[in-house]
Amino acid sequence: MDFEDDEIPPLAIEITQNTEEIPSNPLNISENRRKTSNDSVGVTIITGYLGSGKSTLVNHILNGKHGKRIAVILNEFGEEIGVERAMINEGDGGAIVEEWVELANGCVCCTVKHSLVQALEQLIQRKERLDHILLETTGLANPAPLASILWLDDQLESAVKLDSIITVVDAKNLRLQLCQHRDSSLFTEAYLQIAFADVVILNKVDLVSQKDFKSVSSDILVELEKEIYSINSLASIIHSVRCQVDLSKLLGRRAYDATHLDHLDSLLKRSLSISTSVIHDNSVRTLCICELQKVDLDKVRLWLEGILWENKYNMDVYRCKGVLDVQNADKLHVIQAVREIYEIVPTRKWQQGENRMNKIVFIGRYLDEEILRISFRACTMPT
Ligand SMILES: Nc1nc2c(ncn2[C@@H]2O[C@H](COP(=O)(O)OP(=O)(O)OP(=O)(O)O)[C@@H](O)[C@H]2O)c(=O)[nH]1
Repeated sequence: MDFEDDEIPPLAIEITQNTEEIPSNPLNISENRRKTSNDSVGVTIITGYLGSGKSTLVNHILNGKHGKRIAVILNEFGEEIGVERAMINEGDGGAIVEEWVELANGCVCCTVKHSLVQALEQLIQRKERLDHILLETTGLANPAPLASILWLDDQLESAVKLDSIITVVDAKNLRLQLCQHRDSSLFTEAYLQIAFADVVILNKVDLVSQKDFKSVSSDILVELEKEIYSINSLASIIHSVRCQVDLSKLLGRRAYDATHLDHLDSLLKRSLSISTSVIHDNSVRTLCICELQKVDLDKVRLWLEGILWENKYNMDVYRCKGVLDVQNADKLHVIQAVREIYEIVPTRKWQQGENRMNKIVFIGRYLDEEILRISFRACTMPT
């Protein structure tokens, strides 16, 4: 499906559901399309509860003066097809909307995985004309499966690369949304969306501040920030009205790029300062473990696979990030996991005088700090 520059792009490409097996490496399209990780197209997942401001954010990005060519993939429920499309304005002179793809039949989960992969492939075929892809989910979507589809190992030389997950939250209604199922075994999507976020846009602050939000440090906003950090202390929080956020804070964050460490270091520092006093707790939270002794990489892999794949300690780990000091390695290793998918990669060399240690942050439910600490210690080398 191709068209000339002077033709009007199609309004939407509807992708029919297909039950075919998805190839194990679905985004590795033909050989001559293979890209190194550096020139893959970044994909930003935009998630957020119903009405929080996702479309407002997409409009803001498309209308920004960045000169980037941006494609948007919308994920909508069947009856809504076209509604969302109508609410998004293509940027004039800024972003160029190359293609619209609406994923029919429900939220992003395994049932639409194939459609998503197809949509991405179509976009990537036109890679020479594309700088970035925005993927707006429905308000009820859990972003984890999407992140898993997009976040592929560097070695796969994927044509697309997960750049970051941005979650838009409604400052006025967040409390209510989080409270809905706080005490039940059900967890709202609002929790999951925050738990998986790299960036949380705390939007609609005009509705909770009495005066100009820039000059007033509202107690409510401070409380909301605490609430968000208590779920995910790795996220960067940005306040906004109508999602008017500097685009440099949104695109090209490379949150999953193992070589992009500055960000991770500061996040780890912050998470260390978060209280982890509650041991057995079913709320979504962040905790961090530290270990000074070098670790055996094979043991760490087995340990992590036990937690993520075999549910060995009955913990629900959504997200995991950290640095490792590996035995017989002069490079710092970075560990990242989204649900059951994980990678451990060597990055830069440890610097002279640097405080070498292992630090791993977990975000999830039923996290038990002691078990994690003790079981991780078993991965260290005997002294
Ligand atoms: N007061 C105020 N209204 C806002 C702000 N941001 C967005 N809105 C309004 O909130 C409503 C919902 O915004 P959308 O961008 O459509 O939200 P959405 O998350 O895409 O909504 P769904 O697709 O229904 O999940 C619209 O009427 C926006 O104009 C804000 O910062 N302040």
